[in-house]
Amino acid sequence: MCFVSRESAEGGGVIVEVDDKVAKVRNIKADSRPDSTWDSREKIVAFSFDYCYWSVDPEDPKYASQEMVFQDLGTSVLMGAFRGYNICLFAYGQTGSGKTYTMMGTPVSCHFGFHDRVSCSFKACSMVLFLEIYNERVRDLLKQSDHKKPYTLRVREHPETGPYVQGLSQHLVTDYKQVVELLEKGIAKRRQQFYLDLAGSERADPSYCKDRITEGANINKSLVTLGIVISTLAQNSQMFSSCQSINTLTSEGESSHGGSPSSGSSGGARRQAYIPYRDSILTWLLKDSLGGNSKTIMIATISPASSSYNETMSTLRYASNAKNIINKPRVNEDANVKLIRELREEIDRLKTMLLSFELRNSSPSWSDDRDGNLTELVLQNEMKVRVICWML
Ligand SMILES: Nc1ncnc2c1ncn2[C@@H]1O[C@H](COP(=O)(O)OP(=O)(O)OP(=O)(O)O)[C@@H](O)[C@H]1O
Repeated sequence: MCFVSRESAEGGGVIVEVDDKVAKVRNIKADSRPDSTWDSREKIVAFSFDYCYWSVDPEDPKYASQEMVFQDLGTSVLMGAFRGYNICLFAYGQTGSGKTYTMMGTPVSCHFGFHDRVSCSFKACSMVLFLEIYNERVRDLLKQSDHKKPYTLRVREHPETGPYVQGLSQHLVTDYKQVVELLEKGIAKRRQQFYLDLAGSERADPSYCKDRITEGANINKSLVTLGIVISTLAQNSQMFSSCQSINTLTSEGESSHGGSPSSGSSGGARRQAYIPYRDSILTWLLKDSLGGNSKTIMIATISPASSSYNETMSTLRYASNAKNIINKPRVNEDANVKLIRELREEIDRLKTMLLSFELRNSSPSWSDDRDGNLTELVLQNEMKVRVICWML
């Protein structure tokens, strides 16, 4: 949360307060009515989140620096990635509220990422891809177009790995400096695009106005679809957890009455609502991040100024809704690594069985046969692990 010069110039007061994990917004609609018609509770609208940050005044003891935000969110995101999860960190908020500042201000995460990899000395490589979705078109920010017009890329969907941008350039990086260079290159390309849009003389051209209307509609389409996707996912997640509690209660009830466990169909009769991911490029590309195989963090950025009351309330409602979404992240494993892990687990299991047979040793002849088979299995599995490791 920040207070930018535009808002200071407008002279609006600060209507947001942060109290630990709660963001409190003064209801300016209540201010404009006689006191008696409003309950005192209605004068403040409170939203609770996993973290809330206050960065209006650097002199304030509550001031949250970028480092603090990075320690809370960035490190967990990186750790998740190193452990093999898909991760997503996205910022949502009104224009000028600090999305870019929060995400890009100081790319400490890259520093940390490379440093950590060196100290742990595990084998990994990092790729940087940087795209912009604007006006329902995808542009590669790290590849120069041969034509005057920036070329646009198509979004496709892989049956296993999900949506992706076809032909998006990938850049192998080995240190922090290379990442920063690529980020700067991409940001510069993005800004150039926006400044041309804003300052060009083409604004006077009627066809320019037509284009701007289409653009506005497309930007709204992305945001409206994002809102619909978030609220439908939240509804579905809530329905799923309430069905689970109903099933738990039903099976507890049945077992306490001596009946058989529930078949699981009783509570799950209501159908999950359709999620319109493909209605906009943004939601299509964020499909897994929003409602699937990903550890996702949403950062909602707001302005504390009274002039931004409506946008602030809308952003906080979006974020509150998003809090209810339950994702199902899974560790992504290389097929060989997975096989080795499974074989090692099997070896451990067989060794435990062998040990328990040896300890019991109640029937020597039977136990000898079993021991022999198990020992053979352990040896075979150990051999397979050695061969796979050697081939890698
Ligand atoms: N927490 C903060 N502390 C200090 N300055 C900030 C903070 N957040 C944002 N700013 C400053 O406010 C201005 C607007 O921020 P920023 O560009 O990040 O907004 P944005 O949400 O990305 O806007 P847009 O949607 O237009 O891209 C920038 O000058 C930025 O440096």
